[in-house]
Amino acid sequence: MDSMKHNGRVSDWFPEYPVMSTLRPSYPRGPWHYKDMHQLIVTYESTAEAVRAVVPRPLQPAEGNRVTIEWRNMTDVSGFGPYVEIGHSVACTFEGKPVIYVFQAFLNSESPTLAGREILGFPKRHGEPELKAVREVLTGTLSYGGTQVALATMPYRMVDLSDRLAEIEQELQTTQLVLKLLPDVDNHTPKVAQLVKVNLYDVRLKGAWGGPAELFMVPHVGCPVAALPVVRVLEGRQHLWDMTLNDGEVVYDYLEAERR
Ligand SMILES: CC(=O)CC(=O)O
Repeated sequence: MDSMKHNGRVSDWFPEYPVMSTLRPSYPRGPWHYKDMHQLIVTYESTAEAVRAVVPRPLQPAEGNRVTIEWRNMTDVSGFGPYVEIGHSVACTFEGKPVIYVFQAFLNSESPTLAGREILGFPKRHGEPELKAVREVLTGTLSYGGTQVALATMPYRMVDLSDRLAEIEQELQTTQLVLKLLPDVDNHTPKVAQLVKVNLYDVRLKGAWGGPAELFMVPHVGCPVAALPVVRVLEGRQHLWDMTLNDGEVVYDYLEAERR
């Protein structure tokens, strides 16, 4: 084929790695600096059956079927601007060490959704998450096409955890893993199937608060947050923090393991 005759170097056309669409890339290159992220995290116990259904091998669910759903108000992010994101994760172990496996995420902005999916393999989808103080209650909601599917509430900055900032800052850096899955152009063969560790840099926790929390989720086929049902809520937390995202590391390659 004629088009195969050139030396095939993408860098002949693009000085930096190209991102689709090339005329106006859908996201800027990182690193992306996050300032004053306000986070609401609800940790709950789900059922063993529901947890097992979303955790891929070689990950193992940790004791207690612990699941977290978190709202992040990204108030000031270089390259992306402000947006809101929900991450839904299961506490697991990988090679005997504790990790957090993020199995779904919902965002209200295209650019970080595409960057997260294409580069790191974050399972990001479009949704309408919101996080705001409603009177004295920090209120996280998620709607999908206008239908509310999740509601999390906790008292706004009730129990000050300033004396535990160092410990919680460490906790925030627990290894986060995602499953990057991309099909080949034949729409059949897997092209990428990797467990990816998401690297967090320059983590700085500026405030942390605890307190009781409530969580309600509605079954919805398009937005299956209720697929991991709440058996009981364990903890509510609010964090104010900074961090930088840029890259990840492949910790397990399923296609390579198959070839061995
Ligand atoms: C690049 C990303 O993955 C951004 C995010 O986590 O919102």
